[in-house]
Amino acid sequence: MDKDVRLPQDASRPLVPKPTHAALAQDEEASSSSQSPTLTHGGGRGGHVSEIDPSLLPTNWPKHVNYLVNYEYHPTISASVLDLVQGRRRKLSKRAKNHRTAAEGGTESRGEADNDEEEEEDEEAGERSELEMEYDDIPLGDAIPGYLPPVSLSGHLETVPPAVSVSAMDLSSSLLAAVNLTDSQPTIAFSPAVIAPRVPLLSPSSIPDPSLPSSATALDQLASTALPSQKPPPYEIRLITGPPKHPVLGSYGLFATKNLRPGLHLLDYISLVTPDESADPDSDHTLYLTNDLNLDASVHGNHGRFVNDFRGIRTQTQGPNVGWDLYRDRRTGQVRMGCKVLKFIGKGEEIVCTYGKAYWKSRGLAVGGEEWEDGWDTDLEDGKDVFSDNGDDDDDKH
Ligand SMILES: C[S@@+](CC[C@H](N)C(=O)[O-])C[C@H]1O[C@@H](n2cnc3c(N)ncnc32)[C@H](O)[C@@H]1O
Repeated sequence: MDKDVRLPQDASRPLVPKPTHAALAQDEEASSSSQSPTLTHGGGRGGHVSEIDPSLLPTNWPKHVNYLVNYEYHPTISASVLDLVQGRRRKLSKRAKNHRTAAEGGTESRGEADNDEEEEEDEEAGERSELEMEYDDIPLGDAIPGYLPPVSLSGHLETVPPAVSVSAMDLSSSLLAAVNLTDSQPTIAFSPAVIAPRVPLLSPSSIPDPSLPSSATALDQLASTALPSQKPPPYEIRLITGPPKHPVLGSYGLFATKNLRPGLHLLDYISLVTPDESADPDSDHTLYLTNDLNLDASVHGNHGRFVNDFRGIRTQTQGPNVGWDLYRDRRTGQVRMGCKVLKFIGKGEEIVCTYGKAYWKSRGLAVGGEEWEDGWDTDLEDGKDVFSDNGDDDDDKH
């Protein structure tokens, strides 16, 4: 059986270690002696744009917005599923080779035997092989798990040139702009997709009308505009109408439209990056990014903003079936917040994470009671993380 994947983070606590005083001092020194953050080339697909043309930016973008990270709309494959997909590829190429051998004079019965053997293997792999096939055409090695270096960005936020201090996501493109936190001096990268035709940003008002078939929702339209050649993502937003005990009845959630295997990188949390001072404390859609920065999807976000907390939806033993974690895109070096499947998710199941007890406490919501066992969060209270057996943040590193 598949082994559950364990991730070190939840939405309620820092995703990176707090910087030490020494690191902060070093950082400040670097900041005061350096120029404004460098504009770098996108480095990804389809050419380069090194500078952004402010006239291309929508006029209605909120002025407090600083940067965008997590810019890709489609799922990419993380290193943890690389072997799985490569295994599938090897199998396919073996099959092709067998067919060739048979065609070049091997006996038909031998070819048939090979096929039978392989079909059996396929049956063993069950529906999972369908999923692997599904992802075979996605470039490999594009995403690897990674962590932000423990640096504070607050000094750099103010030094961003005005032309790039406003940014937002655009689901019509696969890439817009991203903070590159992989260097000691953070940089901002822009892609050619900045100049791609625009469609409306996904906002709460564009939440799909549940009375429409899902293929006709605004989100699906956005998805197909974003990457025409891309297959639909293996999840969809649904209005929650049951079971009666579901804690978010009448609200929305994210549901699997295919079986999803542990380790799969499902999607990124696309949102606006907001510094603490302009963060909305009442936002229900904020993930912690660094000591000073938040990912807030209350105004602009993608499917990630619809992932509910597992409490009251799954049992304590079942736990969350996905987790959020930072990873670094190998192609661009950029850091994104990815959602990774922790446990096998069957087609039609709700995709849920843990927000952490602190999230609920800060909202004065019940964290006790029948469905809100305090014990569920004991690990968090102990300073350990909920997914890790030993509190070691390196658990999921590759
Ligand atoms: C990130 S949103 C999740 C998506 C939300 N259902 C929607 O339709 O926008 C977070 C909010 O959803 C609600 N929520 C999510 N999981 C919940 C749970 N297990 N129990 C109660 N409320 C939940 C809470 O209001 C929470 O502040």
